Amino acid sequence: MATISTAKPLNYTNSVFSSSRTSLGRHQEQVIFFTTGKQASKRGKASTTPWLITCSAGDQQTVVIGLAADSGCGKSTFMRRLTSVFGGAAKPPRGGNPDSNTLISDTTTVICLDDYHSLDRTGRKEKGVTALDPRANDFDLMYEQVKALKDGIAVEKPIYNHVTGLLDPPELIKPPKILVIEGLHPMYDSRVRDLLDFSIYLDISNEVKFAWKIQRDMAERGHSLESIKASIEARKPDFDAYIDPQKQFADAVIEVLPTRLIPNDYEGKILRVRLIMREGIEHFNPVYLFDEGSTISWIPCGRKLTCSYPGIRLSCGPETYFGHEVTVLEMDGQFDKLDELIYVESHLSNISTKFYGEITQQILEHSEFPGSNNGTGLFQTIIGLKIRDIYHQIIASKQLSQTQSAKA
Ligand SMILES: Nc1ncnc2c1ncn2[C@@H]1O[C@H](COP(=O)(O)OP(=O)(O)OP(=O)(O)O)[C@@H](O)[C@H]1O
Ligand SMILES: O=C(CO)[C@H](O)[C@H](O)COP(=O)(O)O
Repeated sequence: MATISTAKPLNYTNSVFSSSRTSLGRHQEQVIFFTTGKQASKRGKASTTPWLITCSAGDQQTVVIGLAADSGCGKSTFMRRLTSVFGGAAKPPRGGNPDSNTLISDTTTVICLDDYHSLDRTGRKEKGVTALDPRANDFDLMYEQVKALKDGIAVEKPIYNHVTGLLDPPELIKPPKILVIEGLHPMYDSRVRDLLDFSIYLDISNEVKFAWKIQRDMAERGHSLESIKASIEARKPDFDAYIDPQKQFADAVIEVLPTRLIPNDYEGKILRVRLIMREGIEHFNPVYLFDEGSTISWIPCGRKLTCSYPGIRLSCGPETYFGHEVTVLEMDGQFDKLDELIYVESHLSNISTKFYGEITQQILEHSEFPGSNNGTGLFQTIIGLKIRDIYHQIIASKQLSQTQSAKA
């Protein structure tokens, strides 16, 4: 792992970073030199404090995962499920900024791409742009820093403070085993996209997004129905232009729609969830139901699975998505008894579990997380297991190639 030998104190707010880095080999000492950029600080002064990190890159391989979704679409819940698959809880950096958006566990570091907002709340208001607009984000720095972490080099990443709406002084991020970059734009910039070993898009339909927003922002945060509607409407053009198109690049998409089991259901409580898995991705074999490649429709309710109205319907089969071949696993409805999920789990293949019933165990362990009784919880857990599997495969293939080159 990279070691930090020098770091100057940082005393700026609201900065844009530019960087230059020597391109030395992986085992040599590496020097990263970042200078703060031209943008004026909150007090109107341009900050130019330079800082230097000297690192020696180690042998650790950092696997990079991208998770894209709009705000309030279940990223945090998904991250909690993912971290749990690797064991241990994710916490903010110890002793750091209490408003940090980063979560660190033994294996994973999750960084929130909101930290690469180049315009703070006031700046966006002045320029009349939303946070979804690429002009409000620093993709050069995002690329430089994700690349550095992937190369085993620590970085000083800025922090966007959601409490104050300002850019806070940066925090040190060391290269983890698994780096998850989550937020609005992990697949927007092709340079960042190319760094991803696996990518996921959470595609929440407008109806469901609205229902979740009402549940959270009205019940928990005291917002009015009108203000929730207005905020969704205000974001929509930029969401459609810059966020939604990223799903075409994702290796897996979790699509969340209203149920089809109840005609004209607008409540958004029963969900139809589709796990769209791209074929031909290295280290990733799509999950299937009963028979690989066949189109299957299954109503598992009966002797082994308790279903109250409107029941559960699963289906699976090949489809085309943005011109790619995919396998789609779909679940409509919800479980009455969570432990009976084992019945469904035992009919799925390629789920990358380490033992029989691991999915059911994970869901039961976190039954309080939203979506544990429907396809969102099931598919998020499956993708968590897949990411663990991808990580182990990447490490194994790296070790194999090292052994082979040592022998040659
Ligand atoms: N699978 C789910 N089923 C039902 N409700 C859900 C589900 N996932 C998320 N929600 C609802 O959406 C809200 C936001 O979820 P979460 O905090 O995971 O999203 P987020 O994308 O991290 O949000 P933000 O970016 O705003 O922090 C939750 O409080 C919950 O009300
Ligand atoms: O879309 C978002 C991602 O979470 C936020 O709206 C964006 O980061 C701006 O944050 P804030 O509203 O706290 O200024």
